[in-house]
Amino acid sequence: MTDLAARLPKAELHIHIEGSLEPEMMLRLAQRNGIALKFASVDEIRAAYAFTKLDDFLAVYYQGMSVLRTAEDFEDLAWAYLASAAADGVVHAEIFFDPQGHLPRGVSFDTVMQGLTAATARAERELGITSHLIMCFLRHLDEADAERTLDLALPYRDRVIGVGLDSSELGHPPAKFRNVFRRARDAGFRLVCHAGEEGPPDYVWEALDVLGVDRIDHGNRALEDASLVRRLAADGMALTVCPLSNLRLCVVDDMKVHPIRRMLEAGLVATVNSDDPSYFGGYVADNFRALEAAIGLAEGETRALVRNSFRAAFLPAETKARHLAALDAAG
Ligand code: HPA
Ligand SMILES: [Zn+2]
Repeated sequence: MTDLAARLPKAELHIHIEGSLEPEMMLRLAQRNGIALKFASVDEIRAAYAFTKLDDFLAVYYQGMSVLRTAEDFEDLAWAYLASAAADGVVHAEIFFDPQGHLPRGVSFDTVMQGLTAATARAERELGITSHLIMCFLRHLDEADAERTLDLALPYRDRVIGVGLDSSELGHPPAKFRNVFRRARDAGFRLVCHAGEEGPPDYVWEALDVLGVDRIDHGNRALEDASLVRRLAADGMALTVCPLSNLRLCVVDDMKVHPIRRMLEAGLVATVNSDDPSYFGGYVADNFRALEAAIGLAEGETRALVRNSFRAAFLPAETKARHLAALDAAG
């Protein structure tokens, strides 16, 4: 086994930092912060990871993140993710965080930013991995809540490259957030949106035409609409696809029928990402390995997916060119 998936330099573009909280760290931070968790052991935590849909996962995900209180907690969390990512060959990560999962617990925006930026700066110095932060709005909350969160982020514009939309998709279409996304764009943020994970192709159309996003997160259900697929291909619109997440949340029934190859064949700029690696059974190289095992992903396909990760990254053209040259040179 050559483990091409871990060896090739790559970008990861869809990772929720709160979803990288491993059970061991969850217990350690609960103890450090004097927080009572309903789980007493790593095994009990892992036993709760049996999901049949997105909302099952989100309930556990919001419970898990309740242990994150201090800047040090966020730094430890992000450092652990970046160390794993670097070991998987990730040289650039675009990391989501969910401030609305922390603000109601009395954790300030500044606390989150201090912790995350301490880790990203250290990872760049010590591991040579660069990163950007993308703040996501929770779509089960209303637009006014997202507007207040955007206000909090404005002073950190230099440290947050974009905004996204995550949490419970069905019943919360992208258009619900049209005003806050317009204001975010005007403030200079890049825009991304989870769409077509559980939601219908219409939500992907809205993300494109109402929000004007730069990337679609997931996008699996776009394949149900041939004209949407043509539009995504014509625009070179990247999809940040998350195979193990799709399997665990029953977006696909079996990895053997994962649509990643169909996406590539349709000319889509598909990428492979981990989403919530602690909850879904693996980091980015594990996602590539799962595809290799299930659908026999070929070396050329792996390279195309990795190449797409740099094409789709929010990086300057010269930096992308440097990463792509290093990828081509990597055996
Ligand atoms: O996969 C996801 N989908 C929607 N919201 C999320 N929040 C964390 N992970 C996810
Ligand atoms: Zn996600």
